[in-house]
Amino acid sequence: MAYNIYLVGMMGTGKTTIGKKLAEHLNRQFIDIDQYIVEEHGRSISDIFATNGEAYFRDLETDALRTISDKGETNPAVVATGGGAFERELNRKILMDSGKIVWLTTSIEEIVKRLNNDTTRPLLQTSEKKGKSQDSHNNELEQRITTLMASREHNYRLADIHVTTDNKSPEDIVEEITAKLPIKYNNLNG
Ligand SMILES: Nc1ncnc2c1ncn2[C@@H]1O[C@H](COP(=O)(O)OP(=O)(O)OP(=O)(O)O)[C@@H](O)[C@H]1O
Ligand SMILES: O=C(O)C1=C[C@@H](O)[C@@H](O)[C@H](O)C1
Ligand SMILES: [Mg+2]
Repeated sequence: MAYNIYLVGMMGTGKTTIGKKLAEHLNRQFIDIDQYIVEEHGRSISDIFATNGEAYFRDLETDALRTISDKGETNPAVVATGGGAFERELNRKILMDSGKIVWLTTSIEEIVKRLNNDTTRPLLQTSEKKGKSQDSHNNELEQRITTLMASREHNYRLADIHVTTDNKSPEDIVEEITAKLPIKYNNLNG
């Protein structure tokens, strides 16, 4: 019996991008937890953070992970989690008990390049953006990502599989993940 494949890692490491391609490749359903929350509640993540706060978002995230992990046994999926989803001990238990965890990493410099114009990730919006230079915004972004990564890395390291993404195409990354997954995760009938 095959279970879910979960992608974890910092914002901008490609969990959503790679997850979609990995699901196609393995002929599995794809679920993005951020997108699931947005659709379930009919609100953007930015709105949930701004109106109800991060702690409330984290509770919705745990609820979503629980629901998706329960479905994994009968309908195994590739699941892209949000960047902070692996922080709560309960979330880690839910994921570890229901599938394999793949940790994607990307250098901080590359994450800044990928996300310096993003407006949808509340933890990366800086006051610098308004009125200040792009350089100043990028510096602030780099500091935020460095601090977040330092506080999260010890949890990400608990993942089953680690794949770096700098200078690799999504197709190469998908291939590397499938090569590292146990055979039963590559073959739903296995
Ligand atoms: N291997 C890659 N090479 C170049 N660009 C990439 C790669 N993977 C993802 N990207 C780009 O980086 C940006 C962020 O990717 P994505 O949204 O998949 O990250 P994420 O890990 O899902 O982030 P979050 O945790 O915020 O949901 C997108 O613009 C995407 O096109
Ligand atoms: O790294 C994080 O904490 C987040 C990442 C995004 O995927 C979203 O889940 C949200 O913006 C928070
Ligand atoms: Mg994503």
